[in-house]
Amino acid sequence: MAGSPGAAALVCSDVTVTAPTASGELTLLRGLDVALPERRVAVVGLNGSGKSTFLRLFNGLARPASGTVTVHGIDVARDVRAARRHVGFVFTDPLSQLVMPTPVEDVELSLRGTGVPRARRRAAALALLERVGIAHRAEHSIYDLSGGERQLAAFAAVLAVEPEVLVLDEPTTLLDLRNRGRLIDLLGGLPHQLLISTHDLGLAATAPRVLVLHEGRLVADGRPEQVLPAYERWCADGFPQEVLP
Ligand SMILES: Nc1ncnc2c1ncn2[C@@H]1O[C@H](COP(=O)(O)OP(=O)(O)OP(=O)(O)O)[C@@H](O)[C@H]1O
Repeated sequence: MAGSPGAAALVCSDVTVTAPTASGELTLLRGLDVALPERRVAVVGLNGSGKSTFLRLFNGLARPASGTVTVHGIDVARDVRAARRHVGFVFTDPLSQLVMPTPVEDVELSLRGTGVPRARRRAAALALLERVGIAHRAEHSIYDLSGGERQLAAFAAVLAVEPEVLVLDEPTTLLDLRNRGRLIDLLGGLPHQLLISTHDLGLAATAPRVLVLHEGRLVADGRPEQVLPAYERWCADGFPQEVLP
């Protein structure tokens, strides 16, 4: 099924996500209604507010109990494979997605599904690792890499498949200040649509639209200069329950 032309790339319509618990059911996201046509959107919220669950809706790893999620007009519940072709997902824990022994092999594996011919894959993989700043660790064991180096390797492997949408779950968490700055610059220059969950308010401020989740609800949605000061205040004084304009 092809996506509808002109549709907002990422849309949640009245989405609720639940998970079974020993005593019944936990609601992870409630009545989420949001269309994201912007090239960059950041999502902030306290630990456990539902950010990762929200991001996972777009690659089908989280499934709505009710409501619909679309990616470029494709209903994720109906055709998750087609939706995933549009979405590259960078997880918080890079070991959950690095499958090859070394970064260069992992990026080469990603390049297999693209038009890059076999003979050029190693050079292309090294160029991508150079772009994210870890070419010097290209041939080291994934297990010898630091957490931040693994995160950058996972990012390079996702960039290799050239998805139109990049979903990044806390991409700066493991990075030192130099690599954080490098990643923010790199993200700023990418043509992809970006959806980023983060506790890094400096990174969130680089997006023209910021969503605030609290206890599974969208409580604010707007420009960073409006939303982020309010978010900092709520972290100290308590959160509203309704969406603010
Ligand atoms: N499959 C599940 N079963 C039960 N509870 C779950 C499940 N998945 C997530 N949760 C709970 O739902 C809440 C939201 O989790 P989520 O990972 O989306 O939060 P988050 O905002 O990304 O948090 P953090 O900032 O700590 O990464 C958490 O309390 C989490 O423990």
